[in-house]
Amino acid sequence: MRKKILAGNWKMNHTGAAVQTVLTELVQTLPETKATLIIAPPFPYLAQAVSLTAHTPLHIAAQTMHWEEHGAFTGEVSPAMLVDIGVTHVLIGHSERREYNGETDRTVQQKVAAALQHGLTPIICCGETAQQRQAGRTDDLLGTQLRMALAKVRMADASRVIVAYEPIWAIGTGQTATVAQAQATCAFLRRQLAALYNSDIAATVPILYGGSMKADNAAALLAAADIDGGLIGGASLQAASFTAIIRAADTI
Ligand SMILES: O=C(CO)COP(=O)(O)O
Repeated sequence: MRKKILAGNWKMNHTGAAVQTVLTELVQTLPETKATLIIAPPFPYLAQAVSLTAHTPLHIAAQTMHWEEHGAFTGEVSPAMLVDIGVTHVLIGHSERREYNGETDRTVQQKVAAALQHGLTPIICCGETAQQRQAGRTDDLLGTQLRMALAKVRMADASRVIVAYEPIWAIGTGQTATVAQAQATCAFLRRQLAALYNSDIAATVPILYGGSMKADNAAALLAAADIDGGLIGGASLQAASFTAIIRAADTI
């Protein structure tokens, strides 16, 4: 069985004092777990988060990055900078970045390649809107998002990525996808990985579900055959709600 991965995306939440409090509490109350644990705080607190979680099972992720090594890109952060401060993972192509910051399948492609080149693990986000799902376009759209994201990733590197399926209509809405919907779409993504590479790689790459995952729905979602973990927004902001999901994952 693939190891479970629980990743908390803090988005634009918490300032320094809260980062300190929540991560300290998380470290102190972390249950014994087989899952891989990741937290993605906002940029200004990444170094603080790396230091607070040193020698613990928690990995620190950035919420985005630029694909270039350095240069005239005001406001951007490069993969080399993230590696330099001890960040190990990076979210790429979150739907909020696509909607508000002009990210496209093309920039996602460049970022995924750059992350791998620098030894960062990309968490490639994909997802559809409610209208796209109603129009029956989900598989078509996600197939394109995944194919574009991986277009520059060679077979030898493909097993180093993490994929996250986040239906846009389920993010921050409390309207979680049903287990059947989430499982069917994650299984579709795995079949796409098999078509793009091979069945061994498809069986290795973790596929996470994200969108209103909470302690009370996590176990059912995480028990599905093709859901290997969660990308968690709101419920990752406090130590107690995140550890409750970790405990739920370990009941499977
Ligand atoms: O977008 C998400 C994580 O990246 C999901 O957010 P919520 O868990 O708050 O719905």
